[in-house]
Amino acid sequence: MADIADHYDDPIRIAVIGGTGLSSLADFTHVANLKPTTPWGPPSSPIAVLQHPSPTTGKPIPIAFLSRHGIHHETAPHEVPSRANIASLRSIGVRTIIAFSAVGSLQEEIKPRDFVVPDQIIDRTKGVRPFTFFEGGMVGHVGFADPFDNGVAEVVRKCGHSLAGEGVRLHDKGLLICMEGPQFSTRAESNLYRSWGGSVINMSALPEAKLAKEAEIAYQMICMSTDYDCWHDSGDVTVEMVMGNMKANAENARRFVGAVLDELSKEEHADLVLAKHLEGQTKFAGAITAVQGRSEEAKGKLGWLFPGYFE
Ligand SMILES: CSC[C@H]1O[C@H](OP(=O)(O)O)[C@H](O)[C@@H]1O
Ligand SMILES: Nc1ncnc2[nH]cnc12
Repeated sequence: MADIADHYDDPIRIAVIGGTGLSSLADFTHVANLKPTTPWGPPSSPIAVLQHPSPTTGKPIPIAFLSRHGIHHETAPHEVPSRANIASLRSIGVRTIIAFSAVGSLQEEIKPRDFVVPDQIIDRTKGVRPFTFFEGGMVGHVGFADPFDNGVAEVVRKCGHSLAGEGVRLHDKGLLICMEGPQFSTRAESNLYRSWGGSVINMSALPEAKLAKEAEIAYQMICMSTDYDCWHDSGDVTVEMVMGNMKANAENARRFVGAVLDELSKEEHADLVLAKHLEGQTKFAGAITAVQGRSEEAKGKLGWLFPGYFE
C-alpha cells in the first residue's frame, strides 16, 4: 500500500469501527489512509477510506474504517483512545458510526455466532477511561437515555434479517453490559449480570457510545456473540474460543456490515446518516458554563471539535 493517498477531500459521513476479529472490510476499494491528530492525540489506527458504489445512484460513497484495538490488536480495551477516535471521525465529517463488537452471551437463546442489535447498556467500567469531551473548564451534560440510535438500529435490523437465508441469526434488542476487563468476569459477576437481565457483555461499548453522543454522531453497535461467558456449563471463555467463533463467522459479519453500508448509502437515508436529529444538541448541553467561566484550554479543544459552538 506504499502509494495510497494520505488525504481525502470530500466529507465522509459513515464510519465503521472494527473490533476484535474485524480489522478490515473486503469488497470495498481502499482509496486513502488518513492519519489525523486531535487535541486528544491520535486515533487507535489510521483511518482507511473505502469507496463503494451507491446502490441507487452508482456514485462512489466513501466509508471510513477505524480499527478499535489498532491494526495488530495492540491496544487493550481500557487503553483505546476513544476521544481521539470519535473526535478524528467527526473532524472528517462522520455523523453515523456502525461499531462492531465481539461479545459474550448471557442468555441461552443467544448462541455463539448469533448477532445482537443492543438497545441498552449498563456501565460496569471503572472510571479509569476518559469518558467525556467536557472537562477542565467547560461542563456539558448530554442525554444518554438511549445510548444507541433508533433510526440506524432499524436499518441494521432490516439488513440483518434480510441475510437470514445466509445463516445470519439476529436478535433485535439486547441489554449490553460493558465491563472494564481486560480479565473476563468472575462466575459471580456473570450470574449477577444475568439477574439484571443482561443479554450480552463486552469491554468496548463505553466510553465510545458516550463520546459519540457528545459528538452528535448517530451510533449503533452490532454485536456478534463469540462465547457463553462463564455462567454457562459449556466451559469458561477463552481468547481462543472468541477468535475461533469470530473467524468461523467472519464472512457473515462482513456480509452484514456490507449490507448495512449499502442500505445507509441510499438517498432516502441521507438525513439519518447526517444525524440531523442530533445536530445542535451539544451546543445547548455545553451552554451551562457561563462564558466568563470557560477556560481557554477547554474552549480551544471543544472549539476544534465543534467549530462555532462555544465562542
Ligand atoms: C478478545 S475477547 C475481549 C475483547 O473482545 C471484544 O472486543 P471488541 O468489542 O473490540 O470487538 C471485547 O469488548 C473485548 O475488548
Ligand atoms: N465473555 C466476554 N466478556 C467480555 N467481553 C467479551 N468479548 C467477547 N466475549 C466476551
